Amino acid sequence: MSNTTVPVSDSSAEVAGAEIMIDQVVKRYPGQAKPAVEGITLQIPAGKIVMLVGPSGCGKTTTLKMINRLIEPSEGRIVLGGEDVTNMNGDELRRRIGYVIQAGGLFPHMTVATNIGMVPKMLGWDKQRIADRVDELLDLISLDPAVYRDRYPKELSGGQQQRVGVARALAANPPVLLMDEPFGAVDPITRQRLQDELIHIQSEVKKTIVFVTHDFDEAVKLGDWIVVFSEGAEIVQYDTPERILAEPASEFVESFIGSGAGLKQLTLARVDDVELHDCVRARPGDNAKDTLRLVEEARHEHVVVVDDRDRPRQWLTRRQLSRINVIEEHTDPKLPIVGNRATLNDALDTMLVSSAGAALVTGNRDKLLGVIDVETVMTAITAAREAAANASDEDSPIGINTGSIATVDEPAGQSGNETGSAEELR
Ligand SMILES: Nc1ncnc2c1ncn2[C@@H]1O[C@H](COP(=O)(O)OP(=O)(O)OP(=O)(O)O)[C@@H](O)[C@H]1O
Repeated sequence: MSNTTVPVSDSSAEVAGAEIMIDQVVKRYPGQAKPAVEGITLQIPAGKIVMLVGPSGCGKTTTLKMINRLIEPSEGRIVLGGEDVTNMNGDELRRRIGYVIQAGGLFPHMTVATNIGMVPKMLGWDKQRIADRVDELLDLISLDPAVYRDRYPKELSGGQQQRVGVARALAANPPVLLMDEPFGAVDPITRQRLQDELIHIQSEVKKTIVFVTHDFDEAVKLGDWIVVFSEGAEIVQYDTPERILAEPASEFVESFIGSGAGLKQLTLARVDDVELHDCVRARPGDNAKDTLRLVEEARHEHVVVVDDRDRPRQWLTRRQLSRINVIEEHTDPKLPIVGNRATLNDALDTMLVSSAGAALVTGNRDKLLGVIDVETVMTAITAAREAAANASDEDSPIGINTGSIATVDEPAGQSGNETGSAEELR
């Protein structure tokens, strides 16, 4: 089903994203010799995540903030879901566009519930509807409403504050979410978790998300599309992560990707995307010799010991099994486990640390799903690279530098920008 056909009924039915068109937009700051954004036409497809990356000062934040008019464009139009919002009242516009900044930007003197419910309150929702929406969103971001709704931001971890920031931006169900380096202030592990959660949330809400980051790996992991900017918001490449990695448009993009493009491919695929190996399972209390026979019959090397809720507890080799009579009740704290939503990169990390060359994969409620090994990961990279090379250009959104005087109809080359449209770059 296309994102634009999701029905809008009540607060719980998420509105799918709306297309954003940044149409021939220029930004000149007073007293600056050159425009910060020299002239850009950028189509952000509905329901997709578009990442803006580029060196410091290239105009990412300026471009982002012109969408919700926290910064007024000097020239050009912003069109949201087909509606020209360039001259609309800015406050009203911003109630239609969720905005997430570093550390969540929460109001410290307000509870989590009040923070999340702020825009709905401004929109005149009644108390019960706001309370229901707050709980629904806390559920969505995996924070127990009963525990967290009455807390103050200082009583939350950095990662939790950031998640509440996302919930607040989603509160009034806006079609568009703007995210300005939202995960810049948290440690790498929390960051990875927040990224995974955003992917999960987006799979449910399907908003149009524009996301500014310094981190190319983050762009590859989260983006449906990536815009690589150079100074003055010049679009150097606007393409899928797969294609940017497989075919960087210039040396500038290559330098931005950094080393290890092959490894970065691993952040594109998730454990969910590959076929897992089956495994032999046993329970504490099972006879070790019988279990060993099952392992041998299956021609496996290991057995996974699971608890009564199917959560992995031990991973025993044939040799370990042969030395015991009964499988004990014990949890190995060092089990290499990855969730099914983890990227292949995360899976590989787990395998390498464990030196097992494989990892156990768990799904909902930590239930064991199967085993992933290094070979599976390598096959997936090769397949991803081939798919990227063969991908069609048909659905590419528009991304050109229009210059301050050029029009959209003009070929990008005439605006003096040699690396204008996504089409031209291929
Ligand atoms: N309020 C302002 N007044 C004058 N110049 C500004 C203003 N805000 C930004 N600039 C300039 O505009 C250019 C683009 O800034 P912008 O913040 O959009 O870049 P950025 O790519 O988001 O940078 P960073 O990655 O460092 O956050 C920079 O040269 C910056 O110095």
